[in-house]
Amino acid sequence: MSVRLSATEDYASLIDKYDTWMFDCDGVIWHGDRLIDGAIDVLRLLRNRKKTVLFVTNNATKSRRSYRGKFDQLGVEAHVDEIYGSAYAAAVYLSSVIKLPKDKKVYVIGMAGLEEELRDEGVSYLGGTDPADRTLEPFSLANFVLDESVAAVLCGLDTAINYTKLSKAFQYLTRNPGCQFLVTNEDSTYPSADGLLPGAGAISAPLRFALGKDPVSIGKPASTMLDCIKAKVNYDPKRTIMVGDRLNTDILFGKNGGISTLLVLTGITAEDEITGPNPSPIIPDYVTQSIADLNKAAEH
Ligand SMILES: O=C(O)[C@H](O)[C@H](O)COP(=O)(O)O
Ligand SMILES: [Mg+2]
Repeated sequence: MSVRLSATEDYASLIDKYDTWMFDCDGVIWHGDRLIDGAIDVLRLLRNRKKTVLFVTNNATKSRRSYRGKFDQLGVEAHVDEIYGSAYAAAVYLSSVIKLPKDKKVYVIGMAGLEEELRDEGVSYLGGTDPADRTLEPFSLANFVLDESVAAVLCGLDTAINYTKLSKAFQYLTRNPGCQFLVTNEDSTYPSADGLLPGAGAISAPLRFALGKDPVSIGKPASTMLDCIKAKVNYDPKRTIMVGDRLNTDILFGKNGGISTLLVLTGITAEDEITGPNPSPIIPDYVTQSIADLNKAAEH
């Protein structure tokens, strides 16, 4: 059963209880490029209280460095080693978990931030935003030249998705023996500043359907992101809390990782999904309307 936070002392004791605060981004800190009211004050409050603040996002469109730029533009203090995105986790997964051989490549469906993280991890790739991939042209299977060095297809949120990209990925996944099907994350929707849009999970769905098989998903709720954090940050799971807006990614990620969870209602999840007649099996430890509510602790 979740604790529905409301009184000032609820927030004050929550902040006292946890030293490490992991924040999801889309739907928690911001909607697109629009900060959620009060978010900046909460982050300042936590830093003033000497708390560790981390950002853990499934959004693979930006690298950790470009996220740092976004935080800067929005006036939010953030350091690269505090930012963990599914693009970074995917690059680490390829370089350090499956240890992709140096003579092998990844066919990418995704954006510049994902490519930047692959480059930073020394992972060779093709496709993505490369104009040489000529993905604006209709796909011709008769003229398609299969690159036999492609050993994995990696699919992330790609606002320029099209049939040619999907067809190329399909060729690699069906014709290169052992070619791995990886996705940065499987969020069904993306809470933009002006409303819901299809998420990364909707971008890879055509491949899952065509192939009749599920990919390996690297972002939340999988443990890879937490493994990336553990490699750089010492934290006590008993004094760590994940703050998110989506039950099947953020809250499940926290539960899988043995840390506490706070659901906010400014993003994807509506409160009746956990309090209604058919509640989700994924129940957060705490619930509040917005992370801005944590500012009430300052009044205590
Ligand atoms: O990939 C997606 O669908 C979106 O980026 C999604 O919103 C994940 O972002 P997060 O809520 O984890 O920051
Ligand atoms: Mg979110």
